[in-house]
Amino acid sequence: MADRPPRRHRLAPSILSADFARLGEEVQRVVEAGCDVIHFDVMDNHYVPNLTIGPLVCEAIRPCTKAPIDVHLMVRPVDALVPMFAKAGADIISFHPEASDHVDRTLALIRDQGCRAGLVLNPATPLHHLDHVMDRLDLILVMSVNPGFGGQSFIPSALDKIAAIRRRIDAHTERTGAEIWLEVDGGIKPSNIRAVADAGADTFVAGSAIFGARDADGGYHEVVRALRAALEEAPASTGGRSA
Ligand SMILES: O=C(CO)[C@@H](O)[C@H](O)COP(=O)(O)O
Repeated sequence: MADRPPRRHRLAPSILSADFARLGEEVQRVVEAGCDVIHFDVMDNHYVPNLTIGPLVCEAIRPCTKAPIDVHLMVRPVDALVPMFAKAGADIISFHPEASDHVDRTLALIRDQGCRAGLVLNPATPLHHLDHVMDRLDLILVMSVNPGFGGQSFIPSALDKIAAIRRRIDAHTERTGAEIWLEVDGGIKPSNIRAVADAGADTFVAGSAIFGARDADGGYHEVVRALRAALEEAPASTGGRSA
């Protein structure tokens, strides 16, 4: 079998930690600093105990960047919001299987609306939710914190889960040729991003680590450089995966 090409790593700042008074500028600044994807957290104070932003804000930031907008729906029910976010300019829409009565239908709806479809697994959500829907997926998002808030600590058991999903994705890609992104969200920073990448992730959501550097020396450029430098380190020589 031919060697796989090196995995492309994408940085996805979560705007939950951005300065909302200057959101358009913040989006432009993180993309200029070298980020790839804008991660857009939608919370409904029902599925998760927090309330954030909706399609109106997505529409407002859409003209600020060409980077894909990756909408993470932490809402229940899900379906009514899908066309609204598609119309507002979302490129990717992900949701939690516990929040949809008909997961297959919701995934199909997202693609029908012209977006890429993702499923999100909470720390305690089992992998069997991926059974029977791999053909419908463009992205799998592994939560390494319980959803609802930025600034939490990475849950180390996420690493084994990421590795198990990486094996499933690779087998699926081998069989079908289809690409599925493996994104990880929660508590990611320069000190643990390499372990997350080694476990098999290709897309890294970071909220407080990136936007928290707003006023630091070097600002967003410096934290992006630190995250990329950590990703490019030589692989760890032991099995120790500190996160
Ligand atoms: O969806 C969520 C939390 O529910 C995340 O996207 C957080 O916003 C990530 O923030 P940090 O853990 O990186 O601060």
